[in-house]
Amino acid sequence: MAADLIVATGVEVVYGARRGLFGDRPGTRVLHGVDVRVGRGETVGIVGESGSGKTTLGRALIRLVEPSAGRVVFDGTDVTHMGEDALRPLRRRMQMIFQDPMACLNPRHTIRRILEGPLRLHGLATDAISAGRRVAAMLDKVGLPQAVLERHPHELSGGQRQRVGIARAAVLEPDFVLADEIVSGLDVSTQAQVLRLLKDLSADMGLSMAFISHDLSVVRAVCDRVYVMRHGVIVEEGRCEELFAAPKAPYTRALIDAVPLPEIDPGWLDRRTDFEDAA
Ligand SMILES: Nc1ncnc2c1ncn2[C@@H]1O[C@H](COP(=O)(O)OP(=O)(O)OP(=O)(O)O)[C@@H](O)[C@H]1O
Repeated sequence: MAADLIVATGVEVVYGARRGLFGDRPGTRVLHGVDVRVGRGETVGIVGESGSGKTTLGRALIRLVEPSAGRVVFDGTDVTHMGEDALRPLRRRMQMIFQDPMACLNPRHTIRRILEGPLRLHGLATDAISAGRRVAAMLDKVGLPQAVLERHPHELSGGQRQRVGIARAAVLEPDFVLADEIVSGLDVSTQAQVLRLLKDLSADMGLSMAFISHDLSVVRAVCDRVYVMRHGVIVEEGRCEELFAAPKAPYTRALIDAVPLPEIDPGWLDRRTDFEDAA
């Protein structure tokens, strides 16, 4: 069994290219030959300024975007140009948590339907009783009371909604989760609680994750390894503690220097959650 769950090599993504009767439109290349790997059980961070291509890269890793060049291999299978039908059996195994849960949780559905629906769709539960049992266990894991099952997304707080987003991904028992700016809309203590939950859950389930964030303190708190992106290329890659202690690329140095030092200390998450527990 290969050590890495995802191996992406030389990935390029072009938006807006079109073949036309009167000539081809070349489109805009936003990733320029990117190499990324995600080990089993590993959490990698993807950081960089706005527009550097973080979301595009994350989406290419789970084939929501098709690369125009390069290769993406998921658990030994080349998925680079797979069609939707061929990808379907792999979809359950690659989940995504979004920045704004309100935008992806159907406002007309109860939390029960939001969580049980995908289980039935992917064949993990064949009847209401087994779906209900799995969902109830997952709610406990993400620290939500069973009473939220009958509520709608707008009746929950931002932190609770993000827990539902995490539960919806985790209940499918994926191998890989793409978390794209998932705490940027939350206040700092709720951020810490959600990150702590995600960290515990990924350790518990042996999840591999790619964690996209513009916030270095958040990345340092949850990631094993980091990729630093700029203008569609990786400018630096390294283990979290090494990269933050001794960045090699001037751009990484500038990113780190732009954040107040105490904020990027690795104990940030523990201090924040201790604070929350005491409150
Ligand atoms: N669907 C699309 N069609 C055309 N261009 C796009 C599309 N999605 C993103 N882009 C462009 O691709 C570039 C990279 O965008 P991307 O969202 O991947 O960057 P990012 O680092 O995640 O940015 P942010 O932190 O602001 O979300 C940007 O210039 C963006 O405008």
